[in-house]
Amino acid sequence: VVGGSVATPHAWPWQISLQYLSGGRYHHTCGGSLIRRGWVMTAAHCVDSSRTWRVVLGEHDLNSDSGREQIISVSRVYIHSGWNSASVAKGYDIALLRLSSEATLNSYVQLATLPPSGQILPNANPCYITGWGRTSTGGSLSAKLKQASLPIVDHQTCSSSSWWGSTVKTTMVCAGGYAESGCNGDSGGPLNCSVGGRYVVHGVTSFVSSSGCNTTRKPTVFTRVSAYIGWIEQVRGHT
Ligand SMILES: CC(C)[C@H](NC(=O)C(F)(F)F)C(=O)N[C@@H](C)C(=O)Nc1ccc(C(F)(F)F)cc1
Repeated sequence: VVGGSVATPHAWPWQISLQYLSGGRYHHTCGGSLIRRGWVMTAAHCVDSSRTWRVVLGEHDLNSDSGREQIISVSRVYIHSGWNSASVAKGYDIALLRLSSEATLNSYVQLATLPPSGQILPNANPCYITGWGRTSTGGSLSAKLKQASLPIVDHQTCSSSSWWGSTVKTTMVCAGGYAESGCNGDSGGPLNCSVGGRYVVHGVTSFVSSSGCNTTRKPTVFTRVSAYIGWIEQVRGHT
């Protein structure tokens, strides 16, 4: 997250850290959202390599153990069949992770609220991105969870020629576009939008400009969760 601030610990209790095993240690690589006690939603691009994954819930500072963390391994990865790792512009950048055991819900670990199928938020709707991603283009990851205010940029604006053009599809949602943005390492995490006085996870962090995370008129682009409610139910239901 470029800009914004360190979040109040556990203010976003559905946020998870997705980590992979390398050299005998686990490394944060992406964010995600707990959507059922045994299910996490993340980005397909986070998990399209075969690694040993684990999910850390109730996390705030990646470098310290508060005793509130729940560490659970991933038993199966479900990547949307439409995902094409050769081009994030095609969309379908969404995956579900089946956890090997169910999370315990408490004040540090809670389920995300998902939007109704098809819901489109208006331009400038207030939203926050959260994550442990780089704090500047090419910079280092944040040890503590950060948040930044990224208002919705409607599709008409976001897909205009001086913005993202046709790279952005209607199955995506744009937010931000000025000083604040997501950045590498925030991938897969939630775009938390205020709807009717509650936070709804309306996006899964997908991509930023390759010219830099907070490039003007290149807002952070998210997978639009309301376009995939049917898929989520189909995956969860069949297993
Ligand atoms: C897509 C992920 C690898 C990576 N995602 C992120 O960093 C995230 F945190 F914003 F999710 C990213 O955007 N990386 C930049 C460096 C990038 O490659 N951006 C990019 C944007 C658009 C396109 C295009 F146009 F082909 F779709 C290709 C790459």
